[in-house]
Amino acid sequence: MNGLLRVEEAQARLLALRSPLPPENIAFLQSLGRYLSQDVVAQRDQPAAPLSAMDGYAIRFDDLPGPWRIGGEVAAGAVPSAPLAPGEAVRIFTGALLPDGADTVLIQENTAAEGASLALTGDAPAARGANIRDRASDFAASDRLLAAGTRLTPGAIATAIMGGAAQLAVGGRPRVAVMTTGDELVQPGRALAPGQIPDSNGPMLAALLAGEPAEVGLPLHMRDDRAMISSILKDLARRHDVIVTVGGASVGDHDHVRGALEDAGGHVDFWKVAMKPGKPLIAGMIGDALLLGLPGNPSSAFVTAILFLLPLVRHLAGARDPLPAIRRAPLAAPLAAGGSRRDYLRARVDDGCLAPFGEQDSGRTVPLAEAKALLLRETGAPAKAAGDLADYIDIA
Ligand SMILES: Nc1nc2c(c(=O)[nH]1)N[C@H]1C(S)=C(S)[C@@H](COP(=O)(O)OP(=O)(O)OC[C@H]3O[C@@H](n4cnc5c(N)ncnc54)[C@H](O)[C@@H]3O)O[C@H]1N2
Ligand code: MOO
Repeated sequence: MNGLLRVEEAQARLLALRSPLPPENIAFLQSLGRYLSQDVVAQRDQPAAPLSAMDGYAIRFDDLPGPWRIGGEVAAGAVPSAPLAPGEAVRIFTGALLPDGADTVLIQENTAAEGASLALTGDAPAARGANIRDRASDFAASDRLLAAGTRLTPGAIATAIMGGAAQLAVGGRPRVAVMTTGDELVQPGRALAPGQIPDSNGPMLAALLAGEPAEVGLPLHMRDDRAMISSILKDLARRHDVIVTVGGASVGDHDHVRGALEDAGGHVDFWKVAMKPGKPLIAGMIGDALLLGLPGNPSSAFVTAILFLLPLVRHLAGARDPLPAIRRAPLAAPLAAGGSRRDYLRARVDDGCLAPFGEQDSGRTVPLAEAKALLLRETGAPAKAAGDLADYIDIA
């Protein structure tokens, strides 16, 4: 197909260029966003014994509707001193161990205590076991709680800790250098001479990477000078796992990234992918470092970062599923037929329906601020009607 690599093939080739980084053990408070390098297996039952789920009184269900004689108290962290006798209620609190013989908890709002006597004043519990968390009802020892390659979310961290882990084994954090190229680029906020524009792609890529388990340097900027780019690539390759360049990826006389990579002793693995935007994407190696050369147009840089840069970083960091998830939703309006490359149309999501912007020029930045989805349109796809389902990537 027109000599361009399919997106899936390009993604597979890119990830195959380097294996994930070696794992390391880290403390829980450093683990957010990292990828587990081993399954987390429960070392204990949770709860380890039946617990009260409410503040109230532990009783025998068969003693309903009461009244009861109050015989002592169990707080969370304490061990009941004796089994529950028939006709007896024990004051109990949320998270406290149930005394032997108790099988139901009355919530205190439904009771009245007077001295050592307890009466039911509200609704009786519907069934034996009410307001009790059974042993191992959360998980049992040897359950697999989290699979290797899972991204550690706050909830996953809590689960690993409750399972008895003391620390976590996770994939390493790739060191990433971001380099923009172009004589026209000026640092954000600086005065512009005729022909110049602010360098928005560097900070945009740094922001995209900010949520990833990566060590990302401040974006560097290089002029369109092949020798200079080559020399900096050589230097960056010694200290980084990934070098991501942006701009200078196409065929113009001032597009130097491929040439500079080769001058620096590296090689191009592939160049040009059947996608729009993003066609002139470059992937290669220099020493042990991967080079990903993103096209300079703002939308092209953004879309290729979502489809290639983030998956690459996640792969190196040990992710099981590093590629963006493809979802499906109805179209808000008709969609014209596809062309010779797969489109990733910047789109809004209105009431759950995909609404691609009419203007898809890859040089525009405003749609990047407004887009919530990248709508996929296959090469040569027939036109679709409003309401037809379409694939998309969530970028909200
Ligand atoms: N004759 C052809 N010309 C072009 C082709 C082609 O196949 N034949 N491909 C076009 C496509 S598609 C793309 S995408 C662009 C990509 O080109 P480059 O990667 O070489 O990017 P530049 O030329 O350096 O820049 C393109 C555009 O983006 C602006 N830019 C670049 N860097 C930044 C930045 N850091 N922040 C903000 N804006 C940036 C730059 O000023 C240009 O306007 O090539 C087409 N041409
Ligand atoms: O492949 Mo380019 O990114 O369409 O402008």
